[in-house]
Amino acid sequence: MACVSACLTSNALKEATGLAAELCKQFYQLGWVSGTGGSISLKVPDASIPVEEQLIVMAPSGVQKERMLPEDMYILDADGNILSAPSPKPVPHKPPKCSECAPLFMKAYKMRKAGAVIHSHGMESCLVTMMNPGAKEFRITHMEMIKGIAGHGYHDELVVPIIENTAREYELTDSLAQAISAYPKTTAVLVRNHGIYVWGDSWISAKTQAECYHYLFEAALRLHNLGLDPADPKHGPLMSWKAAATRGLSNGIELSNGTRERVFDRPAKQQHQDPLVIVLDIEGTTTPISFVTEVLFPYARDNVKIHLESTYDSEETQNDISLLRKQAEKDVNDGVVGAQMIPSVSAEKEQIIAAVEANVISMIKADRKITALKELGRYKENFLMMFQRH
Ligand SMILES: CSCCC(=O)C(=O)COP(=O)(O)O
Ligand SMILES: [Zn+2]
Repeated sequence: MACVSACLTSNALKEATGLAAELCKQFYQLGWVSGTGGSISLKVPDASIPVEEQLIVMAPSGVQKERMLPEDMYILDADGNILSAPSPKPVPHKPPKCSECAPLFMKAYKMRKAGAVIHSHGMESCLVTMMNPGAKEFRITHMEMIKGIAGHGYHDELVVPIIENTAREYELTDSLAQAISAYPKTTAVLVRNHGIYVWGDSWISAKTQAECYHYLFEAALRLHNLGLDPADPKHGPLMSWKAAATRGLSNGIELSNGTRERVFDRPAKQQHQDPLVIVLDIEGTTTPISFVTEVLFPYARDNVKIHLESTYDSEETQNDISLLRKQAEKDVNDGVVGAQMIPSVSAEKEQIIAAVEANVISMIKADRKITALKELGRYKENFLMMFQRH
């Protein structure tokens, strides 16, 4: 580190401290560092030094980040030792202290050769970790902004690990390091009920990726509110936990003894203690009478196929198909218009689904109140209440 004293007075360092202060202001406007939360750190770019050896600029702790000036920044060597601290300010300011995020920033620098790291408290990065309190990952796919995340294309699934929050920021260091090791492709780690750490090989890359992550989290929250699945390439209806588990997509809940449990693994009695679905009497109460025919029935018609395809192998759907098969046979014999035989279980899946779909559509059209149709809609979030017209 022969260059340290020269580097501490270099133009590059002045520019880097000025940039850190400017970015703090911008991030405050975005809601990423309000209430003194969140932070930023960046390397002092120097083409003659490998990134692992470059000096580090870091924001101070517990301060109004939007009011930072270049001289308020800490300067650290490449190993995280403080080389220069800001001067104390008069009361009511507290004595200066380096960001509590320092050990976490150092993990991104050391493990990923990052050029900059951003810690955001942006609301969307916090809320997205609450959508499923047991999830260890955030997932989204088929969104243009995924292309803004290093190493990802539009069709890729973006997976961001989620670590659990701790009382103090620095206590997150080990779990952040574990997540970085376990997810070699990731450029971010979410902290539950807290925010996100994002890094890039330069401050530009860290900033643009942080913008894309926040956009994608906002999109996921909105999709979720619409009952749509951000991790489904078609962004179709959210599956029930049971269906997700059947397809191996649910991470389940981590228990205090370290094992994992999925809702459908629990004894039937216990499953019923945890409400997965709340069924409302909607017709003429929470919605106009026409809601069923104008909204629910068209939705059911459009989604019956995707529901059958995604849950086809489950016992529940096989039972539903079996009931509908018997009903269809009776209807054909009775000469019901639109009824058609559903091939036996040994037939091709596609043929069976096509016949079930055709029968369901004609049953909905005729507004038939039959058990087989109600069973298909009962207790399924995908199909919630669609056929429950009494
Ligand atoms: C209300 S902020 C709580 C502490 C925190 O999460 C944080 O990110 C602040 O970090 P700092 O750089 O100010 O130590
Ligand atoms: Zn924080």
